[in-house]
Amino acid sequence: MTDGIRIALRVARGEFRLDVDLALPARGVTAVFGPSGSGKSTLLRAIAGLEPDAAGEVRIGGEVWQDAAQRLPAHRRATGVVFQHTALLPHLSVDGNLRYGWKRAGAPQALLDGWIERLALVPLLARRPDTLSGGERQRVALARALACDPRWLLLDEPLSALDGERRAEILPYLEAVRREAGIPILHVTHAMEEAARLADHLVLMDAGKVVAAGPALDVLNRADLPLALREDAGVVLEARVEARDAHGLLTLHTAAGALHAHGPAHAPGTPLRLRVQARDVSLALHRHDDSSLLNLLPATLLGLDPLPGGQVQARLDATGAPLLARISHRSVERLELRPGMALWAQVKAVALLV
Ligand SMILES: Nc1ncnc2c1ncn2[C@@H]1O[C@H](COP(=O)(O)OP(=O)(O)OP(=O)(O)O)[C@@H](O)[C@H]1O
Repeated sequence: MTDGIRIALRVARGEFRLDVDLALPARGVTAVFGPSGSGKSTLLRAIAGLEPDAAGEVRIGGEVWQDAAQRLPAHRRATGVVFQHTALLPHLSVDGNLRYGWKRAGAPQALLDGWIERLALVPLLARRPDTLSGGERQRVALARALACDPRWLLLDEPLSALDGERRAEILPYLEAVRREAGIPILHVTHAMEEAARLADHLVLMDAGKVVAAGPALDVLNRADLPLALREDAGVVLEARVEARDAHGLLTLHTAAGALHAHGPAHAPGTPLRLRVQARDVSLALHRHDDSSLLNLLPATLLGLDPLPGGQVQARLDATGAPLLARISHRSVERLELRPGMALWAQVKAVALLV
């Protein structure tokens, strides 16, 4: 394989063992998602050459960064790394910080200028790092990494030090990076919304091992993974904006049928991702047009999984799209639900992700 990425790495640290073997596409965003302590950062650091004891193999395209015969040091691996708290040089301006690494990398001026422009840094160039907000600092860190012409961008929880509002502000910039960097991006996160919004490919980790890997929506929508047991379990659907009314209500086309959600002024035709959480879906035997709910989807019940605490998670097929619904045990008995039944899924809330 010369055009993809291969990572086969082992790290032993006290009780903890990282042991992964992955083949990834050398394009788009691969999100590495998993609970705290599952080894996400250790994996990223081992790829970057920052874990001295990591054994195994790292190849990107035709380049070998590590195998049984050789192990390139961190500075010879063409990675751009952005951490949760990226250290900028305090005595230099934003411009000085950007030029520092860029000069050493010998990258073209146009590359530096392009990222300053795209990440809207022109008004900040003369400022010192200690006068920047957390989000502005991360934008500088992204530009600094990308201006050095990396082969692979590695992001270690780049948003987790930011509050919700700042995170929402920086997400469009990450999307611009994803569209325009032309290099693969590894994005470590423990935030479901981030993985669901940004990932093309998803690696799910637990206790140092890969639990699942594949196209993001396939992994996110699998009902047999620990994700389906989380409080915020749900599905992610591809959608396209069909219309927006005078009150800002969007009509969205999805494989499951038309869904409505409030959202910003997206032009008709805009592709979006939606997240429908299981706790926002209820089930009915008949179509109720007398309800305030706008989102009613025909669905077939595939199975019922008991959850701790007396709840049941229903797995549904909504005309080809997956859907999960969290209902009470009593509702299962009252409606006499069994696999194969035709039902109506009532969707209370739909979150727009893009
Ligand atoms: N510097 C260190 N020294 C000793 N143990 C460490 C060190 N850093 C991490 N660990 C341990 O290694 C394991 C993996 O940690 P790692 O930071 O890779 O997980 P993570 O999935 O990135 O977690 P988080 O989401 O909390 O950042 C954990 O058991 C952690 O306690």
